[in-house]
Formats: sequence, C-alpha cells, structure tokens
Amino acid sequence: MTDSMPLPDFTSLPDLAVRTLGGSVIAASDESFAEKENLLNPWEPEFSPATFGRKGQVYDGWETARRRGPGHDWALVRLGMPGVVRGVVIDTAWFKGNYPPHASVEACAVDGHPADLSGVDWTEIVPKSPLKGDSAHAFPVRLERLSTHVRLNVFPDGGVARLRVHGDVVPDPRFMTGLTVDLAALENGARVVECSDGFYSSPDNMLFPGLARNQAEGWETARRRDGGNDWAVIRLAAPGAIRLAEIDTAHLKFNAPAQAALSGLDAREDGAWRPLLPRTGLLPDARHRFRLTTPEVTHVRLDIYPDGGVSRLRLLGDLSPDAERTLTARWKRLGGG
Ligand SMILES: NC(=O)NC(NC(N)=O)C(=O)[O-]
Repeated sequence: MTDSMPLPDFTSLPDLAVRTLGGSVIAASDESFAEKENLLNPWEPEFSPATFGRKGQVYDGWETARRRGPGHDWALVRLGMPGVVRGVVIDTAWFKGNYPPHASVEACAVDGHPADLSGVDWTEIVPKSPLKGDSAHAFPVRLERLSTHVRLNVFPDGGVARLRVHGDVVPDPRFMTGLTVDLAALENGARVVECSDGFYSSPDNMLFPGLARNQAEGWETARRRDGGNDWAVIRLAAPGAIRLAEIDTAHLKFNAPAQAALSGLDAREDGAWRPLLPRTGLLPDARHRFRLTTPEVTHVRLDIYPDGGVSRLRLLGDLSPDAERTLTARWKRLGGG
C-alpha cells in the first residue's frame, strides 16, 4: 500500500473482505482492463511498468474501461467474515493517470446464502469522496450494525488496486452454540491483542482458516538475542473451556521454536494467568495436538521458546452458557438473522 497519509487505528483490525479469509468479489459493472478479483488480493499491490497484455498495461487491481456514457462503475463484495465495519481503505496504488476521482462505499446485511441481492437495503458507509492517484485512502466508518456485503462505487470509472474492509468479526451464534468450535479462530471473532514481536509476519496469521501454504502465512518473529522468549495473547472468540490445542509449525523448518507453553486467564474473574499446557518440546514443520481440560478462559497466552514461528494455533473448546447468551444477544442487537 502506498502511504500518502497515516492510516488510522482501524487498520489493525482484521480485513473482513480479504480473499484469504473468504472474501469474494461477486459482481462488477465492468472489468475490461483488470479483473475485479484483484481488489481483495492479500499482498501489497504490485506493478511492473510497460508490461502490456492484450488489454493494455497489466495492473494488480480492478480497472474498468473509459466510460463514454452516463452512470458509474461498481463492484460487489461478499465479506469472508461478517462483522461491524470500522473503516475502509480504498487504495489506488499504481493507478496514476486512470484512478477514479471519486468513490463511495455501501454496506448491507443479508441472512443465509442469497444469490440475488436486488431489493436489498444498502446503507452508505463512506460518502462520495475525492480520491488521489497512487494513494491509500482511509475512511473511518461509524455504523453500529452487522454487514455481510459491501459495494464499492467509483465515479465515473477507473482503477482501484485494493479495497480493505476492517472491522470486528461478529460470528453467527447458530454456528457457535452447542458445538465444539475453534475459540482462537479469527472467523469466530478471536484476535491477537498483544504480542512480543511481529517482525516478519503478524501473529493474527496463526488464527487464519486452513493450513498455511508457506512460512509467510504463519507468525514469525525476528531472531531473539536477549535471553527472553516471544509470546502472543489471544482474546478468544468467547469465554469457554479448551479441550484440544493444536500448535502447528508447518513450513517453519529451521526457525521453529524449541518449546511452547499455553496459559489462560478469565478476565471476568481475577485475571490471573494459569498454566494450561506446560512447556513442551516442538518439532519443526509438524502439527502438534494436545488434549486439555481447562477452566473457562477469556484469553490464552502462547509462549514460544525462545523465538521462531508458529503457522497455526487452534484452541477447540465449548462456549460457556453465559457466552452463548451474550453472543446471541450481540448478534441480534446488531441486526443479525
Ligand atoms: N496506460 C494505461 O494505463 N492506460 C489505460 N489502462 C490500461 N490498463 O492500459 C487507461 O487508459 O486507463
């Protein structure tokens, strides 16, 4: 992302739209020059000047034709993780002579898996605003409601490299209650709230769905030289008791931690850390699973010794009855269902 202005705090929240968390561009008015799917690519926009394909200069973004009639272009995104949108980044990186001069964003919430969104009520979350070329534009959003889809409008046409939709994940309680679920999954609403180091990659990566495809898709710290150890604190999707922990060092072959430990705290009670898994040896490039019996916790701390990387952390457990009620009430209050 090109940084023409400092991005506000909301950009540290998960990107509800990014492709690697299940986001999809389901329709666009036009994608003559460059395909709509690029909008949600997880990597920073790339550019190779004077690289021409059959349709012109190749862009890592969404680019429409020069519009010769009335109207404007738009792209429709289904969020991978429905939630409360706290801010949107519209990044025109590398679009210097062909960016749209204005853009707006709308959001809606629909239940289930509707194929047809016509007739849906859209709420404007970013008013029509001026854009610059080759710049990331951050727009805070104040809408205390659940969103499942967003629509990016560009006026009248042009290229946008990325659309990032940052926010708080609001899980659907129908897929969380009465089940054993991953309390550490981003898609269920968990997040890393503190960590010792995120030098090579973000610790939130450990909470992504599926298996990491390479070292970069996990969490990796710098080499630690001070005798200490690296750690990350995860705020669980909801308070619950953990029954199975999985610590995966896949693709960390020469930089896996030698050992790991888990501890937990219940922020609703005394907030004291209690051991859940004692310091245990880890292998490189291996999925380690541990059956646990724990009290209810709201936060889990993963300590790795001394440093290195973890590709995935799964904490399967059961929500407390109280947590089930709270999740359901929150989802309904935000307009779910
Ligand atoms: N040189 C360009 O980028 N031209 C145009 N776009 C592409 N992709 O070639 C255009 O007209 O917007």
